[in-house]
Amino acid sequence: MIQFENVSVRYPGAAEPALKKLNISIQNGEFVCVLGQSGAGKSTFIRCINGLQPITDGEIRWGYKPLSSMTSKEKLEVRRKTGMIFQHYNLIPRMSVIQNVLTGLFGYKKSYENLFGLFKPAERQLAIDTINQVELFVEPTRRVENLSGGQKQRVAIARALLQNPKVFLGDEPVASLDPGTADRIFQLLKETHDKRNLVTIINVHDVGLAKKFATRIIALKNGALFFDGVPDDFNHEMYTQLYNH
Ligand SMILES: Nc1ncnc2c1ncn2[C@@H]1O[C@H](COP(=O)(O)OP(=O)(O)OP(=O)(O)O)[C@@H](O)[C@H]1O
Repeated sequence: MIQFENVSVRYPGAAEPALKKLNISIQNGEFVCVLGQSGAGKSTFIRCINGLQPITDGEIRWGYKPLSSMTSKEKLEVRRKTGMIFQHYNLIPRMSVIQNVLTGLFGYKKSYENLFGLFKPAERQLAIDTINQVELFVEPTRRVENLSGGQKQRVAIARALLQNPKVFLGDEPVASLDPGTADRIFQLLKETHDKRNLVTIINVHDVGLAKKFATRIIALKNGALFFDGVPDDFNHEMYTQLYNH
């Protein structure tokens, strides 16, 4: 479904490319965890997938269609189909849980509706249902700034789900959470993945989480593909080589 063909990314002025000639094909239903040291290119990889980060060489295809030859309407559709979550949640702190979740619908609305925060009762109900689905048991009118990290990430997941995504991307979504909360968030992501039949691609530092939840591990080292396979094949030797221990 998503294909990287010889994809390289070089940031302006950088001596080395951040991604080097990646050839990767990701199919429907895969739950992929991306591993690698800090600076290995994991974030860049995730952000390329929906065109958030332009590539300098190669091609990324959705289906058979290269991102580079898509019209702006098709690119918008790719963004809509991609739900994203981040390490620092990227919520609007002074707004409530439900207001934050409803921003997931912005890609589907006219700009004046976004500006005036116009949402139909059915959309509000959908937001409430989604808040329940992510098991966030707080008042929807509560401001998000007072929530715990795990609760904030649940708001961010609900917001991403309101887009009705086909692809779910996570850029270190549990890096700021304690191990127990991180595990529960991964559990939620896996359940959501299975229920909604998503493609899920998540960067993670914790190899244990990747091995527990992923159907496939992709590891990057200095921007190049170092490992691509099933979690059982990512053994101790791979681990030491990847992290230079
Ligand atoms: N906007 C940018 N401009 C210039 N260089 C960048 C930019 N973003 C990342 N880089 C560089 O590209 C390389 C890959 O960075 P990237 O953030 O993709 O790695 P990462 O594996 O996600 O690291 P981390 O785990 O620390 O987030 C690094 O050398 C980084 O310094």
